[in-house]
Amino acid sequence: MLPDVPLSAPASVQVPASSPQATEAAAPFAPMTTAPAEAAALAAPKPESAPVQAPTAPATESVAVPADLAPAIAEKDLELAPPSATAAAARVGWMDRLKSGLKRTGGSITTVFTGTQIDEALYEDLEAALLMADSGVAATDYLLQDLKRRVKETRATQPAQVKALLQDAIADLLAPLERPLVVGVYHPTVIMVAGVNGAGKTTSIGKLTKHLADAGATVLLAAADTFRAAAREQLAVWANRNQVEIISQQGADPSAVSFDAVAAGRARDMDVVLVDTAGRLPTQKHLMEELTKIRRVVTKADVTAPHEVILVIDGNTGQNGLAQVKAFDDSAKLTGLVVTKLDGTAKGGVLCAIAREKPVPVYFIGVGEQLEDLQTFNAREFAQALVG
Ligand SMILES: Nc1nc2c(ncn2[C@@H]2O[C@H](COP(=O)(O)OP(=O)(O)OP(=O)(O)O)[C@@H](O)[C@H]2O)c(=O)[nH]1
Repeated sequence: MLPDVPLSAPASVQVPASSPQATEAAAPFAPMTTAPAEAAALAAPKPESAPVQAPTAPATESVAVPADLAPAIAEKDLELAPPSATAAAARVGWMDRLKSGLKRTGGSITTVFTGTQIDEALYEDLEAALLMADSGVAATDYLLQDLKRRVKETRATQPAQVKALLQDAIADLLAPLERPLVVGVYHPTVIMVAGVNGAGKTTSIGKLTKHLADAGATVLLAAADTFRAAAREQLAVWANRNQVEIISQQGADPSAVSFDAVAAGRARDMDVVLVDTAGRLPTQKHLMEELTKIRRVVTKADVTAPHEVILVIDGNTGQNGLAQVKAFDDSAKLTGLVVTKLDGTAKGGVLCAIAREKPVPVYFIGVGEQLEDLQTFNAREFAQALVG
């Protein structure tokens, strides 16, 4: 089911995607870095077989650009919404949602610090709580050692102090994962999105498209899930809502659709091409090979692409999420993650496991189905929400 897109969210800045302002804002993108001769050779005309559906909905929708999200997706080239009191308030609201979302994870960790003594029992309880939160053995061991060192160094005497030190330790562990998704260095920036079935790929692409369009970027969507009609329809709805173009062709080879989309994106001077791939399990060898092929064929359409390969993982899958990161990285060389459904999960510790065992940047996290529920990842905020 598609989440509703709020049409009249409190706006610090409201930019209809099709407004002159939006067009101007997209203009200062950096030029493509491909060598001219190569670029000319690769600039394939739009193939007949790739129907590009023009947006049909009236261009009346406008949605607030969360100022805190915009910088992350458009670090230097897009016109950004200025930080405002509204944006700061929205961030506080988001923190509340993240905290309540991670309550089931943090609940057992918080109770570890309700006693009066710092002793071996406290560390044993903490070890159990971290493992229960799906932090995994390696990250749990690391955090316990790091915490003991911090306790010694600060001469902490109260469990409440240890709790604060644990937040510091987790924030430091997660800090390398905190990286923005940069759009605008390549033109178009080609972003492949992959994941297991139902992880939240299409929903996340829809939300991201909205934010990009509102920030002034021109976006072309590629429905590379060519077999499941519902997947294409869902993406088409997002394209319609966001007034962006989509390339979609039933039953076609997913690689061919992706190639067409990148070629069309170049020919039409788009800022971003977002490729939505079909859900697949790491155990489905032929589908994982298909992903490798999509990546390879995208490179044929633009030697510098794909610029981003993002894996969407469902936060509820815990340690299995780590296995997905490893498997998809083997097949498609990941550059970033979106971790969805952190609302109500007891397994939010998996980010610690990822940081320790397979550190891939987390561009966004999702704590719900609404547009504003996709937010940039902040290590300290996450650590605070996790520990409670
Ligand atoms: N609670 C919650 N639900 C979410 C979140 N993100 C996505 N969903 C829901 O998860 C369901 C699956 O999302 P999709 O975007 O269709 O997932 P997908 O990965 O594209 O699915 P396939 O195309 O089948 O592989 C939908 O009902 C979404 O609304 C989130 O952060 N929290």
